[in-house]
Amino acid sequence: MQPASIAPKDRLIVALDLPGVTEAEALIARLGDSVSFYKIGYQLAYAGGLPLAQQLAKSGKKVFIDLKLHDIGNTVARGVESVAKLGATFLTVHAYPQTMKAAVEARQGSSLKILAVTVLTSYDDGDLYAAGYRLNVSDLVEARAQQAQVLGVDGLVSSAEEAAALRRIVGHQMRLVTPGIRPAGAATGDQKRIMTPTRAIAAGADYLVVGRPITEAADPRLAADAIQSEIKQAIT
Ligand SMILES: O=C(O)c1cc(=O)[nH]c(=O)n1[C@@H]1O[C@H](COP(=O)(O)O)[C@@H](O)[C@H]1O
Repeated sequence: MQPASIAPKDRLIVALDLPGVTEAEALIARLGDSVSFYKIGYQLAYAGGLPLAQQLAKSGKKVFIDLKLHDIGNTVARGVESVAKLGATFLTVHAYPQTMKAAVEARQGSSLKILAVTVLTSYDDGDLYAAGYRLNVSDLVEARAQQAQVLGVDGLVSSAEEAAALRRIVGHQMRLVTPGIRPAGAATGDQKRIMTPTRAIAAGADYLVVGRPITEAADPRLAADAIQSEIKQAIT
């Protein structure tokens, strides 16, 4: 069961992984009312994307600032306070206890929600091992979800492959945001833990983050509309 409070159209978050504001504005214009939620990550944020975030929020779109913060607590807290002034809906931090605690405390009094990135969707068990972890992906995702829940984090970022297990752990109190979404037949790219929109929604994802399958499509609006139809069908 999905929480009724999320409008179906808001469940698709388009990643504006583009070189600059001009390119982002052109894509947003092309997508029109097909898309209501945009994500601004490293590439665009470091190329003038933060004023665009503010502008988008003012124009009625929802904005996800994906900076995946991770630093000493004080630095994270001050960064969160700055992001909270942009009018964004979501901000990502890495799911480390000190970082999550600082972010949750610093977002008090604002409408910003903190999402904890559990294990990146480009990682598999071998990548975690190479990074020094001795837990597999599902065990680390679940351990981090439990810590995030205890610390009062608003939502989790994980692959949709873990969504069903995460729902069992955190119930419907936390938002589940799933990148690594690939419509059937789409190129995987560097993603390792992927799912189709239909299966992701069925597994319990609240929001689907989609970048290249839309930004690199010959007709981005057609690609976004197709994903929106899949989402609508999957939730009814
Ligand atoms: O935090 C994220 O949004 C994120 C977390 C994660 O584990 N994997 C992941 O792909 N993302 C982001 O989701 C988007 C996925 O883009 P595509 O692979 O092009 O659909 C990118 O902007 C990533 O930065």
